Amino acid sequence: MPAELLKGKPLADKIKAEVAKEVEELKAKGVAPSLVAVQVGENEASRVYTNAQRKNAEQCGIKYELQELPADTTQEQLLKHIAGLNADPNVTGIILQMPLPQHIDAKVCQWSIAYEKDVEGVTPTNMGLVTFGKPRLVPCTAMGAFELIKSTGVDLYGKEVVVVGHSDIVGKPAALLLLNSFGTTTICHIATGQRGMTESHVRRAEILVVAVGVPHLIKGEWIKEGAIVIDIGINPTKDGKILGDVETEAAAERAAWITPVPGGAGTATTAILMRNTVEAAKWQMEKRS
Ligand SMILES: Nc1nc(=O)c2c([nH]1)NC[C@@H]1CN(c3ccc(C(=O)N[C@@H](CCC(=O)O)C(=O)O)cc3)C=[N+]21
Repeated sequence: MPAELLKGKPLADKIKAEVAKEVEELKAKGVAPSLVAVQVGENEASRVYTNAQRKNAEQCGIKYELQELPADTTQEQLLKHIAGLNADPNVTGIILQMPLPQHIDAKVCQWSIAYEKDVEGVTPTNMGLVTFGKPRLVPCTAMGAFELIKSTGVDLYGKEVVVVGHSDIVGKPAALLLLNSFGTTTICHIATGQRGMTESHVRRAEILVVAVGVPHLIKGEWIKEGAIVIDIGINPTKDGKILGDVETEAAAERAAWITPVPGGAGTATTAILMRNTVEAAKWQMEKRS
């Protein structure tokens, strides 16, 4: 039986409805959540995301501003800019768009964001809280993947979980969330692939999360019968299509659930960003009282 599609929109709509309600409540208490996205130079993938951010923020009643800095901004200037946002009580959430120009050390800049405004969960404090099983501001795509999995009703306890990709923003935090739910969690990465071992891990996965950025890396025939497959890849082709990291059509012959691309994990990501913006505003409110 072919897989059911695990679409991002129903989850995103549910999250945004809850967020909009919370924003109303916060505004009644005199707190207005506001998100600032900082973009250095131009990037097409980043543009797709910031457009989605603006639209989602509008839907939730969150104030939104995209601040575009020139591509030749120095690291020192960017750090100063972030320090200004950290100090501004009217800004409750900061997202530093990736990628940054080559001459800027992304980690240094991400880590300079005040942790209680870090709506992407990229600071050591927020990553540490995920590691300790006390998540507060969690990387949005990883959280979106986790919630899509939970929305199927699956019990993660003891399940064979395989995450392909070990990025700090998706693979690692997704694996930690799944581990903290007692999934038996394996992370595959570039070295796994170089040894030709990724296939054997994927073949036993009851829950599979793929965040690599290589179109159709994961073959349909590798998918375990009845698996849940979360495909986070967004790979544009020359003829204007978007491919995932998984052979979606072939994989759907075997999986129980599979995310479409587009319309799956990407859609959930932006809704989680809105929820994190509200969570960040609440955190700042707590720190003041
Ligand atoms: N600091 C940082 N964090 C990111 O998470 C980040 C980033 N920088 N830079 C750019 C990439 C790209 N990205 C997307 C997020 C959502 C969609 C999304 O909503 N996609 C929809 C389609 C939307 C459309 O086509 O208009 C979907 O996949 O269904 C796409 C791309 C996040 N990124």
